[in-house]
Amino acid sequence: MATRPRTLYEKIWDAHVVETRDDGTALIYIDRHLVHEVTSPQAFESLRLAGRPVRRPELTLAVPDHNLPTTPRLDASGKPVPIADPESAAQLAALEDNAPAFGIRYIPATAKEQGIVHVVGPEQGFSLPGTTIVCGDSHTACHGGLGALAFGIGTSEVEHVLATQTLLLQQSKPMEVRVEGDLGPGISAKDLILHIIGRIGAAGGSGHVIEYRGAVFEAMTIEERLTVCNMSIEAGARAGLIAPDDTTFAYLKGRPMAPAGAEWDAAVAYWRTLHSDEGAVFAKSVVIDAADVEPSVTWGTSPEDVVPIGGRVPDPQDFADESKRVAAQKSLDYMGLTPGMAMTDVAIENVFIGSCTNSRIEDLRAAAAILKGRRKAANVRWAIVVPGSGLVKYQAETEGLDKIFTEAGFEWREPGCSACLGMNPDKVPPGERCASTSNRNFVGRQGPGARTHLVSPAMAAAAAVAGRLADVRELG
Ligand SMILES: CC(C)[C@H](C(=O)O)[C@@H](O)C(=O)O
Ligand code: SF4
Repeated sequence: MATRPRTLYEKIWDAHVVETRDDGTALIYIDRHLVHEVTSPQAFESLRLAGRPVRRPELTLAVPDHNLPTTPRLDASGKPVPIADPESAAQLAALEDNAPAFGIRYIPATAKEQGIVHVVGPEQGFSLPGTTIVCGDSHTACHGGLGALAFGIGTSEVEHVLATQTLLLQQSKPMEVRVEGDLGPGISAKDLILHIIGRIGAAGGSGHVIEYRGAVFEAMTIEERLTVCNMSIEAGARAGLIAPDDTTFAYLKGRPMAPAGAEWDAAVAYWRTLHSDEGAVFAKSVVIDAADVEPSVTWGTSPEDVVPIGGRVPDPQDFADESKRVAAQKSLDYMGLTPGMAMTDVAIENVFIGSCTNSRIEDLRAAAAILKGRRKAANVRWAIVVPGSGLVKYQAETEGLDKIFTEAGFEWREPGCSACLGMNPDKVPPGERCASTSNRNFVGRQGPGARTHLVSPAMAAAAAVAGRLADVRELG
């Protein structure tokens, strides 16, 4: 039987359909389930009440990340330091009880493998090409950087996956974002994805799964691909993917949970079939010229509010539609910015380098390369580096990056979500501004009244040195 050309998304989808329903939904098999402390307690509680076990416990991996303070986790006598916030403490305790009770692999807060769930999955080789990966977390799209169909789910779906290892889903439409040409010197994956979101908008991918295509992505490291796919959700997409290739296989080979031996060879042979076929049809296609991408920075309270660092705060009056005008004015009021102001004149008091978007080793290297031999400006009150995992932290320390950061006036912390969102003690004070390598600049995201400017790790480092948003290319 001749098969029609299919997109990568359609291939992975087709390989996981258990049953198609008359209403157009399909029951999809889930290969991998990541669990953190925030969205899992109720799911486990419901299973417990129903007396149901976890269907395939070996396919789930649990790790706490959101609520953990990033200060030392063990006291001088080696005992775990209790979490002061009662709700956070309760969520952590629930995960610590639930994982062993349901037979699930658990990485405790004090283990060296602990980290942000989206950093840990790829790092452990738990996230693999062609798999379906879910997590009760919107940034699950991150794992698409390895060629997995990965997406966030709600707590009731977490329960469904735990109980059945399946999910009832409506198929999304395939979309391509094709980048042509080469990125200029000093332009990172983060600058590119912010630029893309600025172009297509925060709803530009809605109803779709985005495949990122073109030589730029093929030349990227896995760390960079994870950064790009991570923010697919900020473009409204269900998921984002990049076809797996030799870079992917080299990254995964030998990782603790990756297949080995004959299984590895069979897996690679299958993974090589995972690309969009010649002639496959995308429901939507966006073409971006890489030459247009400059270091990107956000000015507002949506990840689509992007300008190049050389740009200015826009005038709400210049937006074509009324709702955008109103939203832009609201954003500017919240952000304390005036139209026409040069982005490089925006002074900052805080710098956050971390989050599942930008806390991997290459991100820390990029920031350290700028900070080496430099110091944060006097007006930068709080600068913090939070590695994405204990293994990233260890690697960075082996390379002496921690010294570069602390000598530059940064704090060097334990892994976790940290100041990416205000669920733990790391918060930006009201009215203060933060150059942040995270993925969301929503109102109150980094703490009540906090003002977030999304940037790349190198740009965050440059902002720390300048005490204002700055073009990293001028620091060299
Ligand atoms: C707390 C969690 C459910 C949330 C998410 O779904 O993404 C968080 O990780 C975020 O980044 O906003
Ligand atoms: S680092 Fe931020 S975006 Fe990523 S999972 Fe944690 S809170 Fe969500």
